[in-house]
Amino acid sequence: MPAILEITALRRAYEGRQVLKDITASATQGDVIALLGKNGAGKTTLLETILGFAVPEQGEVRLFGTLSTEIGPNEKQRIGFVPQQDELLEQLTAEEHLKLFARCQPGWDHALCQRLCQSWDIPLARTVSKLSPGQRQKLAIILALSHKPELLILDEPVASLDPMARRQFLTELVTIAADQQSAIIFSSHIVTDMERVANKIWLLKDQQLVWQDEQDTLKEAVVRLHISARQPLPENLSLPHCLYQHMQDHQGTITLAQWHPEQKEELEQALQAWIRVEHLGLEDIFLEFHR
Ligand SMILES: Nc1ncnc2c1ncn2[C@@H]1O[C@H](COP(=O)(O)OP(=O)(O)OP(=O)(O)O)[C@@H](O)[C@H]1O
Repeated sequence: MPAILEITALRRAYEGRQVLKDITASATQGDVIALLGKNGAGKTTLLETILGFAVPEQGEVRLFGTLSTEIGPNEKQRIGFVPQQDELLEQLTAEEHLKLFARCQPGWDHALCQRLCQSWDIPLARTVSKLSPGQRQKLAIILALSHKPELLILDEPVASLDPMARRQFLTELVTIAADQQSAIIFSSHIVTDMERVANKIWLLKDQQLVWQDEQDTLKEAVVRLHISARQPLPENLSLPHCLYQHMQDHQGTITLAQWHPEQKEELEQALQAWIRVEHLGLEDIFLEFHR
């Protein structure tokens, strides 16, 4: 399958302070990628660099095969973007925005736009300056979705949405990715939302993508081991890919980032211990990576 997005050895810095390094990743049709990272990890920087808003210090980003800093109107029409801070024009009404975008985007899906406006109760005649933050966010999402982009990038798209609108929006994302075979990359701090819809996870930490793979694979790989031994356990077990460990007498807890089920028996024998393997939800995995 041809890559919609290819990032190679990307490096970004602000005023000499490195924010992203050695980022190599790609996105293809049907990918719904959740970009996770704590505040200031560089999510917005990565998304904006993908979109060609800045030239990387090193490496490159290609969108549909073209360097992101050189994309023209043809590629731009294939992309939808919801920025963290919307860029709506305060004096225009919601309806004027929709008409403006529909005129500029040949692939505009009037039926989809109308359906979303109705189900999200967008007050079409009201100027943007009089919309609530949630209504503005919904309008920005409708503007980014309605031309059915092949690549949809959303930076914190749901921060102001109520739970119902969030759920509807997430359902819409999954439908778009499946029906239109688009690639979607979105960042959010609502990890439970991401867990529900993302098939891939990009985990940004220490300027790098420390995880970029299927969500299911991540959940199989990251485990918390609860150890009960016959004799006191060593204070420190140097196990590879260990995210956390705490040993006290006969009991221990270890979180590993690259678990293989066959390790259980080996470890039980080595430690003369009984081990319970706990698989974690996405939020716990995120927290374990940041202990
Ligand atoms: N224009 C800028 N000039 C200098 N430093 C910047 C600039 N924009 C961002 N930074 C810094 O780069 C780092 C990454 O910022 P970025 O906004 O990409 O993080 P983020 O993961 O999106 O954060 P959040 O979750 O809070 O939105 C932060 O330390 C931030 O202070």
